[in-house]
Amino acid sequence: MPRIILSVNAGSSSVKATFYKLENPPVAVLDAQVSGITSPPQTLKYSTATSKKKEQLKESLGTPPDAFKYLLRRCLTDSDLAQLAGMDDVVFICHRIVHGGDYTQAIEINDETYHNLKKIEDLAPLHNFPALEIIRKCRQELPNVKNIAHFDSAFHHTLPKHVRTYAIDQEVATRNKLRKYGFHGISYAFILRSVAEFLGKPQQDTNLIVMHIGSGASVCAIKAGKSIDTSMGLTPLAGLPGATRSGDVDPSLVFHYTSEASSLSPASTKEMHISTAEEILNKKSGWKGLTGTTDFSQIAVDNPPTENHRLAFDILVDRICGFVGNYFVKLRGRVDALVFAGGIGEKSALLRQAVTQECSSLGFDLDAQRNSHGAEDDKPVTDLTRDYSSDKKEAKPRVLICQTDEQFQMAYHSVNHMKI
Ligand SMILES: Nc1ncnc2c1ncn2[C@@H]1O[C@H](COP(=O)(O)OP(=O)(O)O)[C@@H](O)[C@H]1O
Ligand SMILES: CC(=O)OP(=O)(O)O
Ligand SMILES: [Mg+2]
Repeated sequence: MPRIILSVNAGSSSVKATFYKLENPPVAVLDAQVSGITSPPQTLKYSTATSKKKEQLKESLGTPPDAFKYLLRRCLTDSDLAQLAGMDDVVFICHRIVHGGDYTQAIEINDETYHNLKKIEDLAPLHNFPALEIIRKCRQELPNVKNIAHFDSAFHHTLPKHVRTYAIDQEVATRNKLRKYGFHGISYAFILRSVAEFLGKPQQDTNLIVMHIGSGASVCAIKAGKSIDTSMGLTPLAGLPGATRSGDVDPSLVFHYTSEASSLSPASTKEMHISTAEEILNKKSGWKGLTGTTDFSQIAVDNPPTENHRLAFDILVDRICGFVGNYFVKLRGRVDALVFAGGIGEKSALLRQAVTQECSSLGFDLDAQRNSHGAEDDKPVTDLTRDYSSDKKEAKPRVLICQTDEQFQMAYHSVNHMKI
């Protein structure tokens, strides 16, 4: 039996688990995901080299740890996987942890590192709490398997000081670790590697503006292969609106929204402390607050069902373009490519078209046909730039889709950069 890596990605609306053969690069043998955790019906997608399944779940999985437990049970009873491997063959498990605090690279989980992560859990209670619960269960039930934590925030450890610092009392900022961290970094690392390879450039010579637009959405400016700015902040709430998140608002809005905003929310437990304001801005805003749905494919349509659906689309395009303009200036106009990624960025031709059109004064130029065709199967990068085959293509920044893969990036990083 081969040795196996399991990669777990607990996102805000989905849990994705992929089993890889421990090779370099790792080879996927089974991929399973539960999506719609925030907005039933929940669906299970399931693929191996020989089969693909998609089904609506009858039972409702309330939290990411429930979804993980369910996925594991389904995977281990899968006949395709059973032929390939069993849980005994799993050598280590990679976990996506959104907030890594001051950690600048992936770490192995032991009592000490687990405890350190628990201490900063309140900085991202909605993301880190379920991910750490999954780690706790894995350590308890699979004591012989190594757990490796990969951090979304680690990619952004290169943010310059003036970018990562908030204009507040620095004594309080330092004591409470209040600064911009940035997230979606595992995805940005995958995208940087894939796009640099596609462009035939070393990563350290590559400048990109990348949009990871999924249930949580962010933009990142990459200069010479390093993150120099990103739209999320202390927590994944800052920047762009998302499925249930407001994105940037005037911080004073919290004091005017409801009189209970600063008290602990009823969802708060002994382990997870969140205020009503955090809950409203993280879980009841964004597309859900505007339209009632968290499914952007119902919003990004030619004829939206309501004015608020149209408004939600226009708001997202407006906020994305604000960051693209900002980062274009920070990169001094030297941008190799504008990259769309994440569930929405990869699948919505309408969003790509609207953003590129609004930003056309910066030289981004989309081929309408390529755009409506979308991402090419089995290729991480698809070029959507107009005049793709003309001599002028070198002069223009490319417009690309990158089918990002956080589970693969974690497995790849572990195999190449960690002693395992
Ligand atoms: N064809 C589509 N057009 C627009 N949005 C889509 C489409 N297909 C999926 N989406 C949206 O992608 C989002 C999920 O993206 P994903 O990156 O997988 O999320 P996450 O990892 O944050 O759970 C959902 O809001 C979903 O509605
Ligand atoms: C950081 C973040 O928002 O992650 P996700 O989009 O998976 O919720
Ligand atoms: Mg995600």
